[in-house]
Amino acid sequence: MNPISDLIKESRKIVIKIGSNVLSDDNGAVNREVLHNIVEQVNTLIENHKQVIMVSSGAGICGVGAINKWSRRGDMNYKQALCAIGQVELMMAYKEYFGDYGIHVGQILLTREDFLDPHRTLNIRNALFTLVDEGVVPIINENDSVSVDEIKIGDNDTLGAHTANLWNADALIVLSDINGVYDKDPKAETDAKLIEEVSDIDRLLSDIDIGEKSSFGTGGIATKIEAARLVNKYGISMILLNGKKPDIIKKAWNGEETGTVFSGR
Ligand SMILES: Nc1ncnc2c1ncn2[C@@H]1O[C@H](COP(=O)(O)OP(=O)(O)O)[C@@H](O)[C@H]1O
Ligand SMILES: N[C@@H](CCC(=O)OP(=O)(O)O)C(=O)O
Repeated sequence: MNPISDLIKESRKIVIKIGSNVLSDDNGAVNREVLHNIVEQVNTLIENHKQVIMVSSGAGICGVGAINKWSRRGDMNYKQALCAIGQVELMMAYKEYFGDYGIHVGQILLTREDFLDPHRTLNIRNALFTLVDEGVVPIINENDSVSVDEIKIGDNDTLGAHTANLWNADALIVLSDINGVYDKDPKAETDAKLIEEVSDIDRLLSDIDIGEKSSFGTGGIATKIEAARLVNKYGISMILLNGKKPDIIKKAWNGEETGTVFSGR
């Protein structure tokens, strides 16, 4: 028995959230090799009669890579401007690679307020269901140019969880630059051990040490664990995998690679 492989096999509706570090290279540009490989895997999922919604980070860092300036300007207005630029870079890459498989993509940008308002929530659901029913892959990000401070979701792990709950997904797959949750930060401690299955999140939090987030990441491992809590509450399981490893979803599906699964059942 392999819980990650079994979960992917059984899941028809899958939300895939991709972190900034996965999607960008060291210079902040779109990591085309990685993105191309992820799109190819999503196409394989679709060919196997699964439906996929993507939640993609990376607008901010890809904005830095695109114009090669302002990267040190921490002011919110500059961050917003970089996200506006980088979002276009990302969507162009998604459109190109999905286009190779004859698949259209649709961009949806959301804020926290959208999930608090029942009318907006219904509108999001209707748009998402229609896109998926028509064979289009929705690509969601936070609407970074309008969502500052009080209306900010803050991190795309939470956005991925809200999306999975709203769509009533069977699984949320989070692709980060790490193999899964460890008992301590694996980038700082060489003897850190991977935790493959989590059924009690409070116990996990009392057992592990949480270190720094990665250079371009927003929430770190803590927001991934909280995203798991959010979806588990609705009976949805979450899988954390290393999105930088080629064919990671296909390999996890075949039982050749592992990660951390937070069981929602
Ligand atoms: N106990 C831990 N287990 C796994 N990762 C951890 C842990 N503590 C800290 N981290 C760090 O969290 C980072 C992932 O979060 P983040 O930088 O926000 O990534 P992303 O851009 O994919 O959202 C990893 O690169 C890792 O170094
Ligand atoms: N909306 C932001 C992403 C914020 C975010 O949560 O990033 P990450 O921690 O890498 O998932 C952007 O596209 O840059």
